[in-house]
Amino acid sequence: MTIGFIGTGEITRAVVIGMSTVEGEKPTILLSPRNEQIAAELADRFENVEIAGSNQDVVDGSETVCLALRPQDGEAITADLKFGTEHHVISFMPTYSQARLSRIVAPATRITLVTPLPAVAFHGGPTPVFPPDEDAIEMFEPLGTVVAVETEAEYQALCVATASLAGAYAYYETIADWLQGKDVPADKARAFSGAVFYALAATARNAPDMSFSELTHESATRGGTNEQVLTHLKENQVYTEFSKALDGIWDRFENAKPTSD
Ligand SMILES: NC(=O)C1=CN([C@@H]2O[C@H](COP(=O)(O)OP(=O)(O)OC[C@H]3O[C@@H](n4cnc5c(N)ncnc54)[C@H](OP(=O)(O)O)[C@@H]3O)[C@@H](O)[C@H]2O)C=CC1
Ligand SMILES: O=C(O)[C@@H]1CCC=N1
Repeated sequence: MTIGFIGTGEITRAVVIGMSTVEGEKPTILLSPRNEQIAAELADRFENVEIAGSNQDVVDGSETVCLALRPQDGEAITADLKFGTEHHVISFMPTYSQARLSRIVAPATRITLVTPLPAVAFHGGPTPVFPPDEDAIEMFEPLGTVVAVETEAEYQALCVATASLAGAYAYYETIADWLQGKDVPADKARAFSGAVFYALAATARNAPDMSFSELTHESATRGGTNEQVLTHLKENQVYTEFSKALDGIWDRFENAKPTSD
């Protein structure tokens, strides 16, 4: 089977590295020529990866076509391509609902929405998949954990939650920056903030039955320093605002849906 990618950027790089480093047989992968540098790096590194001459060549040479374009570019670029009824289209693009995509990739009707995270490169990414298409599940299962869902609303909610990644890194960057402001060397500040981040993730992973609220409570020693920071952040509406930011992404998905059929 040949899997094609339209848009060879950061997430395609992660998915292709993940797919090309699994045990056993690797899929044949056909990349769109842009981004040139990333496409060349992947084709040089992996025998199963080739670069097509154009986006249409990717479509013509693949049974499964992954759309990995920036949301603002996706519609115009994809609408220029000719798909067939035989194509399985897998979209990584947030805000592209099945209804919106089915207009763009017609006559192709087999459309799967997935949100791979960069950790798929080392087979550690959770990947929401809707609908639970068996081939899509089989493609992403070796790259971490597939979260297959039955409704588009649930998929949309999970996809909205993945808008939190950059903000989470910025939280740890704030810690590293603050440490540097207190004359901790930059490399040590980065390593320490990272170590706190990994330790928290490991603690949560080792206690899957504890809610995040219970973990928060357990970390906030009464009268201690964590309680003071948590109270300050809550009093300043940090978490309320964060939740509102996610509402804003939900609204963006809703507003991108076709208005009439
Ligand atoms: N990054 C992530 O963690 C995740 C991203 N996504 C989604 O996947 C999509 C891609 O994201 P990401 O990889 O981060 O974005 P990037 O900006 O890294 O990649 C987009 C790629 O599309 C290429 N491109 C632009 N115009 C064309 C064209 N006409 N034909 C073919 N390719 C073109 C760009 O090339 P050039 O560089 O030359 O402009 C670029 O390499 C987005 O919709 C994003 O929201 C989904 C899950 C996770
Ligand atoms: O920021 C983005 O657009 C993508 C979607 C999921 C994760 N990153």
